[in-house]
Amino acid sequence: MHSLLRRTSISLVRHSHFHLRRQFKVYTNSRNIHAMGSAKDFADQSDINRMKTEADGSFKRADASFRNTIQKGGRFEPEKYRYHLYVSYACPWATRTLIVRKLKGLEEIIPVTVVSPHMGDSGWPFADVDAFPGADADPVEGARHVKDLYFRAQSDYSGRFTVPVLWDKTLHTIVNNESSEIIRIFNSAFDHLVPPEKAAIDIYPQELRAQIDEVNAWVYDTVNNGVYKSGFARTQTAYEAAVRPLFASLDRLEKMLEGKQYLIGDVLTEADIRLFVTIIRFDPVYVGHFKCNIRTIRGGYPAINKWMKTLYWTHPAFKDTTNFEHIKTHYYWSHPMVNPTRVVPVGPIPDIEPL
Ligand SMILES: N[C@@H](CCC(=O)N[C@@H](CS)C(=O)NCC(=O)O)C(=O)O
Repeated sequence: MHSLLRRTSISLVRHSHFHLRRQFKVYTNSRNIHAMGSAKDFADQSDINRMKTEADGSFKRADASFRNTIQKGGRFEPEKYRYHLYVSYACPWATRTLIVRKLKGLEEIIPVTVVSPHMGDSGWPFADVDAFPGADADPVEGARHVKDLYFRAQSDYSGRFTVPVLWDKTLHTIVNNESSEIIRIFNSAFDHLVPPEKAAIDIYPQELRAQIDEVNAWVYDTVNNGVYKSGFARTQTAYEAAVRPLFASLDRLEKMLEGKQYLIGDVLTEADIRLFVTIIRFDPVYVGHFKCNIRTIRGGYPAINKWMKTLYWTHPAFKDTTNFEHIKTHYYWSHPMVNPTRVVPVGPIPDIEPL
């Protein structure tokens, strides 16, 4: 049944869910989703708790699979309403794309759909499967989980079912699922379709590119991904090999931000955006859940804290795309290998301090 299913359309995928529901007893309520067995399941691909670590217990992030761009004359033309963005508010990588979408005035041109933060054994569910406040049903393809989109795009897809997903409604496929590339697409591909003041915003200016690339490289490895490497480590050695460089990089960032409003030059660049999405989650989640507790941001890094608070409280693109309810619920609920009780801590109070 499954090889047929994987070769056919999303309607069959939906039908098969229905089928599985009757045949194998699928329990669904707003907080808990459990499929009790299936003929062939994709849980090795969709269930983060079944994800394998390396032989030494360290976590290695797999590369994204769909890496197309949007450009005039290409397969994916920059057109109004042709593209759709799927995100989780919980996910730092997806939130990068939400921030840039808002900064560049693309909200009308590229609508967005938000998944539920409860990433379970079938991966990210939409609101018709798990009606969490702020989550949406999929209005485009009628997918019930993000994995349905991946199989719609490529019936033999064998990677992970990650967000963000930039979807093409014309060709019914994924344009790109790598946030660092999606934000560069958003930075320039639609400039002829937005007001001039939005087109003028450039988060990757030519003259700062070398510096931005240099900072992005170590911030990605030790900070953005460093928190995951700490939290998903299965051995003491692998954990310490991640958490110590993470805090060495925070010390370095603290020095870079002393007396400065932005990381590079005196303008907002993608380096700020890429760092912000990790720092805003740090005290509420990474300190506790991922054991990144050598220091907190609010207690140990005054310059980083001020930079974060200024971005959050003065730029709607940062505040309006931050949802602490989704962030905290997602991490503490979705990784029972890290937090088996799924209890979500109450603090810190407040999630972010006033300016
Ligand atoms: N390289 C990707 C990473 C995206 C990613 O790992 N997203 C996570 C959520 S924060 C996800 O969807 N994980 C689901 C899974 O691995 O099953 C990007 O930056 O876009």
